Amino acid sequence: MFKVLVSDPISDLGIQQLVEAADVQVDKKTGLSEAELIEIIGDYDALLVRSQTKVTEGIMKAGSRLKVVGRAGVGVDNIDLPAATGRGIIVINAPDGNTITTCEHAFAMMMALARHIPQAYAKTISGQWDRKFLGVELRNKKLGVLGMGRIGSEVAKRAKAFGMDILGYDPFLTEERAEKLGVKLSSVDDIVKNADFITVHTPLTPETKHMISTAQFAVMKKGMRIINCARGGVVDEAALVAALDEGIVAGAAFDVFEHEPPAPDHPFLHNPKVIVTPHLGASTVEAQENVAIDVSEQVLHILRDEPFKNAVNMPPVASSVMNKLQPYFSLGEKLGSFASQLTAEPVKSIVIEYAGELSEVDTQPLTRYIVKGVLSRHLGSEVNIVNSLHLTKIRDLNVQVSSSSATKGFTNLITVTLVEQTNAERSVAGTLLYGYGERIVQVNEFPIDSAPDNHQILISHNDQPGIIGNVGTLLGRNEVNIATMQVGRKVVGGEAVMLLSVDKEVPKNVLTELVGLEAINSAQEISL
Ligand SMILES: NC(=O)C1=CN([C@@H]2O[C@H](COP(=O)(O)OP(=O)(O)OC[C@H]3O[C@@H](n4cnc5c(N)ncnc54)[C@H](O)[C@@H]3O)[C@@H](O)[C@H]2O)C=CC1
Ligand SMILES: O=C(O)C(=O)COP(=O)(O)O
Repeated sequence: MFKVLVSDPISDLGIQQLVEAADVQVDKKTGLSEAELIEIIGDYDALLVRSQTKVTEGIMKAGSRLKVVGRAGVGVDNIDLPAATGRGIIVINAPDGNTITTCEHAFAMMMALARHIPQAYAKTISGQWDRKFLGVELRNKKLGVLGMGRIGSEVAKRAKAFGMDILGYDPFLTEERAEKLGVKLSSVDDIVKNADFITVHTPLTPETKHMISTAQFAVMKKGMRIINCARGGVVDEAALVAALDEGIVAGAAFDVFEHEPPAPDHPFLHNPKVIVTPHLGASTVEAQENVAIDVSEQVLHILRDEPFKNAVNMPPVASSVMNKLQPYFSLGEKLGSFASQLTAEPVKSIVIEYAGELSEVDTQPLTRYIVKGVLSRHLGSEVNIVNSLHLTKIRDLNVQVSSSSATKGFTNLITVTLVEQTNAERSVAGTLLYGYGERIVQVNEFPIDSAPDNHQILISHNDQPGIIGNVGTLLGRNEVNIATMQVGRKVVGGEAVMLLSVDKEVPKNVLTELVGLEAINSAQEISL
């Protein structure tokens, strides 16, 4: 039974599929402190959060069973991603479900700002009939959009309908896309100097932190207005307060704060030119259902070891690529594991060669499985496909990948070579044969044809008569039943290998006895 902890308020309807899954138990415990979470997280396989729960390294360290942290929303700045990656915990988000809702909130904030709606409302309900609130039209105003991703693009579309001129900046905004959206591709500098309204829609990163600060306010149009429904800190709060005081900024609308919730004496809360909401950008019935459904679906896939999407700490893979690669994942991991059992020496490089049809796709996800196979022998369950490449980096283990369309006689071929410190190489190659499944076709460059199996014996011997009989007799005497036996050699009478599949684990003394036989150089168990 998988246990899922929901630690923030997440739509009940959205998580219904998790609650109804026969193999899942869902516990809802919101408002817990970090210490309280640390105390209980060890029982859970998955943690579902929004933005309140800060998923710290301490929580992940205590989450010994934790496989996935699911963020029912976009921003993952409340989750320690490097810590998650290091521990092999998959972090997923729900990037699409709240786009429109947040865009609409930003637009509502812009309109409320233009027409002083919150201030006018407060006065009216306090009994004052104050008609001095003088607003501005949006029509013909310049709107600067910083961050033209999902939300920023939707804001731009709506602003067009209001007759605004839109200036957009995003490092990934091309001239072509800008034109399609009816946006003038601009620099941050252009936007800062010319916009009547600026709205920010970037994540908070070291680069975007305080991207609007004193220097930017200094050159802004007097009377401009600014909206932040993205992340607290993209706009420098202290610099904004100064710009409001100096009359540069006529009004600001903020849904997010550098520290949430803001302290009661936060200057925004006492400035009549600032309107605020408590991080409500994504808070609609529709968005909350969407993001919870998305994240629940992916969490279920991850718990059940099925393919999943929206991992934040792994590069995205197109589903067309995933469909092609998936059949190879198990073979790849077994080849990695096989290769690691071929050496007892420290390894400095893992060299992976993809040949044939595999050269046509981005094989990075498959590489993660192969590397997981190599590392698992020494690192055990600590390694998975999220952290396998990361673990090679912190160990200075070099991973070299190459692809070639040359088929080498197979439709597809994966060769994994481990280079030892001494430059000696150990290699294994495998293929996926349509109709026959996974095959090991080469061991240390000796041709062979064997299905990877849980209990195998690899024997290195001299190619001479009687060896197969002697091995069979010895194993039979020790009640080790042989399922399959394959022999490979490069030249007649030279060095050769034998790969046997047997029905049970081979006792150590049997391996020792095998090496005692004439012309046998080594014998080892390979367990996949
Ligand atoms: N207030 C709320 O409740 C919500 C806030 N958000 C926040 O809104 C922001 C945007 O969300 P989405 O549009 O879904 O994300 P997105 O990933 O689709 O778009 C973000 C865009 O920012 C751009 N960007 C990154 N660095 C930049 C820079 N230095 N200058 C200009 N652009 C830069 C990226 O290239 C990307 O296109 C995120 O911070 C997200 O966490 C999202 C949903 C709800
Ligand atoms: O999705 C996002 O990035 C948000 O900021 C929404 O946050 P929330 O889920 O409402 O706490």
